[in-house]
Amino acid sequence: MLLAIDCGNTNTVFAIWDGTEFICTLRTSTHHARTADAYFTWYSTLVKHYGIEVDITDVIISSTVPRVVFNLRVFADRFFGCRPLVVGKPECALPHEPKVDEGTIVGPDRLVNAAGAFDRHGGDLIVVDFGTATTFDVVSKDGNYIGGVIAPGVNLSLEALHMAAAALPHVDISKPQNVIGTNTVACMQSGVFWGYIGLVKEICDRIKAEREREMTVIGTGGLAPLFAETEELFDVIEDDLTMHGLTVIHEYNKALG
Ligand SMILES: Nc1ncnc2c1ncn2[C@@H]1O[C@H](COP(=O)(O)OP(=O)(O)O)[C@@H](O)[C@H]1O
Ligand SMILES: CC(C)(COP(=O)(O)O)[C@@H](O)C(=O)NCCC(=O)O
Ligand SMILES: [K+]
Repeated sequence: MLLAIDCGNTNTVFAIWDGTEFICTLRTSTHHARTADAYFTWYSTLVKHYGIEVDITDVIISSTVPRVVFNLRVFADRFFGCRPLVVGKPECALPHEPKVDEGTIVGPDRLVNAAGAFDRHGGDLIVVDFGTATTFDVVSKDGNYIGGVIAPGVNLSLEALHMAAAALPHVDISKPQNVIGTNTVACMQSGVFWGYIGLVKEICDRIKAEREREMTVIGTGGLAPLFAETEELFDVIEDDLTMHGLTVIHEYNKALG
């Protein structure tokens, strides 16, 4: 079985792939100081709690936080006796090489999204991923990641208002009924919610215009459904896209031998 690990700037997700489906998905917050032993304590407690039979033989890691990779490598080696594949490292081949400016280190999560999305949908794609940052990953007809857009994440935007302005409270995102807020919280939610609807629409339209073609827009990350409720921003929403991409890259490397 494959243990796929997607480590974002906010959350780290472990998913166990039995070759056909994900039998278990576990989520914890990302901390660079978490040790291999601490990962295992958390992981084994939950696996036991769910009562699943697990036999991990392979581990693949995508991490937007370079400092956590060391402890995750030790975790894989110590508890599963395997050398993990780490996306973005030379030993991890990609089905399609990114076509970006020389010296650019593309976030591994974006390369993984591109691989997962191309496997499912073929080319000419825009993947919109709502994480700590909101990223737009553009995938060419041939499957190459060719660039994209990085915008401040939804929660980050709300948090920035709270941090910078003494009178603005901590607010969670939700869809406001109206655009005109009649209290502080509603005003903040309106700014971020409707601002984001506009941001996603405008960026996707401009990407399509720049590429001079129609493209399939895929929404992923926990907040994609919230934004899709109101407007048809996405052709499809797939919450397991990053995990699927990890299985695709793992398979590709296995086939290479
Ligand atoms: N379903 C959801 N509803 C509300 N907030 C969410 C949901 N999923 C994720 N978030 C929030 O979105 C932000 C990014 O989460 P996540 O996708 O885990 O980011 P990353 O991959 O960068 O770690 C976090 O602040 C998280 O709390
Ligand atoms: C843009 C990101 C911060 C998004 O990370 P996330 O929101 O998933 O934690 C990450 O992909 C990253 O650090 N990228 C490096 C720069 C680049 O992709 O061009
Ligand atoms: K992400």
